[in-house]
Order: sequence, then C-alpha cells, then structure tokens
Amino acid sequence: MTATVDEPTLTTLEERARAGTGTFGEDHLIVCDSLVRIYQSEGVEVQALQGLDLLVEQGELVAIVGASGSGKSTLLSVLSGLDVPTAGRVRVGDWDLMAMSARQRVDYRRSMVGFVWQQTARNLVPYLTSTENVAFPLALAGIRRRDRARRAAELLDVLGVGYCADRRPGQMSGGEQQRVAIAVGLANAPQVLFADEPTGELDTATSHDVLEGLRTVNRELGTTVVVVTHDPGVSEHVQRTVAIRDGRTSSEVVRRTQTHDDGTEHVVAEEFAVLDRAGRVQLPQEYRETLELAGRVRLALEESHVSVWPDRPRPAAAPAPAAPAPTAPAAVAPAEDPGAAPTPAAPRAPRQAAPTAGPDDAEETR
Ligand SMILES: Nc1ncnc2c1ncn2[C@@H]1O[C@H](COP(=O)(O)OP(=O)(O)OP(=O)(O)O)[C@@H](O)[C@H]1O
Repeated sequence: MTATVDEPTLTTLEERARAGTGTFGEDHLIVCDSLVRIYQSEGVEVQALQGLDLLVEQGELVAIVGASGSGKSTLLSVLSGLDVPTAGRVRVGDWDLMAMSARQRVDYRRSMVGFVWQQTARNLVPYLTSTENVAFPLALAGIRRRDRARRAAELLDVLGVGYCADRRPGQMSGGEQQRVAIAVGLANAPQVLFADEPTGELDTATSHDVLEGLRTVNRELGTTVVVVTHDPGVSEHVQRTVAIRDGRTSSEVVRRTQTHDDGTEHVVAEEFAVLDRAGRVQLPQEYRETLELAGRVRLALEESHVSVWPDRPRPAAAPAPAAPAPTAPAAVAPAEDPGAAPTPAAPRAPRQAAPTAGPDDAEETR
C-alpha cells in the first residue's frame, strides 16, 4: 500500500501522543508521582516510600491513614518541603519540590503551605496569647499591626475559639490549643494546610472538635487540607481517606452524599483499592489469606472486571456461578472503616487462559 498525503508524520504522531496523554495529575493541586524515599540507617537501607502515587485536588479535605512505619510522616515531610525524596516527582501548586533551592523552600513554607503538628508546644509560643500567636507569622510577613489583629480575630472566630483570644496556651485545653494552632497555620492564607496527627494527644470528644475545625476551614476558607492521622474517627470528617501500606497508597475510602427518592440525604462511604500507574494493586491481606494467594496468581479478563485466581489446578469444569459478577471496581465493598478490607467477591471461572503474575506484577487490575 502506498502512503497517502493524509498519513500522519512521526512528528504529528508525537504531538498527538503528548496532547492525548497529558502529564500525570496536571489538573491537581498536589501531585506525588512514583515517590521513593530511601533512608540509610547504620548501613541498612529502609524504603519508607516505595513508588507512592497521590493526587489531591484544590479544595479537597483528605486524610492519610496507615499503620506505624507505613510512611505517613515521610510523605508529609516531603510535601511540607522539609525532606527531599530519593526519586519520583512531587509538585504542590506551581512548586516543584524536587527542584527548589534553599531560598525557594523557605518561600514555599512561608507562603504556600501551613502546618499543624501533634505537639502543641511545636505549634504555639507558650508566653504569647492566641491573638499574638496568630499575629506572629503575619508580623514576619510584614503585615501592618492593625491588619494582623483583624486577621487573628477572624481566624480565631472561624475556629470557634474567639473567646480564647487573650489566653496563653497554658490557660487553654488541648483541643482549644490545637484549634488556635490551626488558626496560626492559616495566618498567611496558605493554599494548603498540612496537619500531622493533630489529635494525637487528645481524647475522642476533643479530637472531634479539632477535626471539625479542619472541616470548617476547608469549607469556609476553601483551604485544601491534608491530615495525617491514626485517629479511626477521621473518615467521618473528611471526603477522602487514603490508606498507605508499605510506602504506597493501597486503598481509599470516599464519602459521598446521596439523595434518596424521599429527599433524605445519606452519607455513603465506599472503599476502593488503588491502581497505581504501573498497574499494581495491593490485594487486602484478608483476601490473600482467605484464598491462600501467594507468590503468583492467575488473572482472567472478564467483561466488566478482572478476576484473580490462586495458582492451583482448577477443577476440571469449574462452572460459572449463577450470581452475576460484581461490578467494577472489582472487590470493592462499602465500608465505614478505612482500615477494613473490602469484602471478597465470589470467584468465577476464568473464560480464557490466564496469564500468571509474580509478586512484583499486577495482582489485580481492570
Ligand atoms: N530518618 C530516618 N532514618 C531511617 N529510617 C527512617 C527515618 N525516618 C523514617 N524511617 C523509617 O521509614 C519508615 C517509614 O517511617 P514513617 O515515620 O514515615 O512512618 P509513619 O507511618 O509516619 O509511622 P508513625 O505512624 O509511627 O509515625 C519506617 O520504617 C521508619 O523506621
């Protein structure tokens, strides 16, 4: 066949490919792309982040949860500009955190992001009142005294601690101190607020107030909030809970409000497994144990999903069950608890010869 004038040139194809694929997360405020952070400790290598992908949209309120040692604090250190990852790409707004100079890093931390830490002593100056604590970063930014006082009063009111304006940290409860700390973190109107275990030292009722404070800030000021926590109650207060396991995002719980026919509204929480850019999915431990999945598994492409089978001889004629297969995403069940594994779906016979997958390959994909 001879070439026609309409056939695209290599350059055209390259341009089309670039226009079609776009950059991973280009519409998002926060982009973590295949982040790796390796620590060297006494000659031993620790991989704290193992190719972590995370996207956060402008205006979102997201919680990051995970077992101790899963990499949450490392991720927050990277996002807050305190640490530089070993490999990958990380961007917050227009700031490329892999390529910032020391000076840009200071500017980023002063203007783009705010912080709330677990220890109140790290958030507040003990001999300053709440108003003075909030005004302090404003003074460093060169804001006039009158405007500082006004901004401090506004923020303390939004956080419901206006009555603490003239109190020092020692004269407030832990929850009040953390809400003042949120106001301090917001003083310079950052686009993103990072909170690292802000309820770690609080009881359940007080934690609730602090998490509600973060929600108020997100809703009323439009600030994007990323909160790292062990607090199992956090998923009630956020739109999205991202679970990290072994330095990678493993699952997400998304909360949506559904309106029923009678007009009543209900919040529905649904758990998803995260499919990373390389096509990897972490199968919940419960699934692996129940079906004794280990080493390698068989995959079968179904009409609407992919099934995963143990690497064992199948019964000669494994009939497909009458019940319909679950709809995509595979193996996802509603769950309130972000740590809870989704309910395993009933397996059905593969319709075709299935490829095998090693532990480093995709365990389940769609
Ligand atoms: N500075 C460091 N040097 C060596 N290893 C480190 C360092 N910081 C963290 N790690 C290791 O990296 C892994 C992830 O740690 P990280 O603190 O990010 O976890 P985490 O999920 O925040 O845990 P926790 O909830 O207990 O704070 C752990 O194995 C930890 O021991």
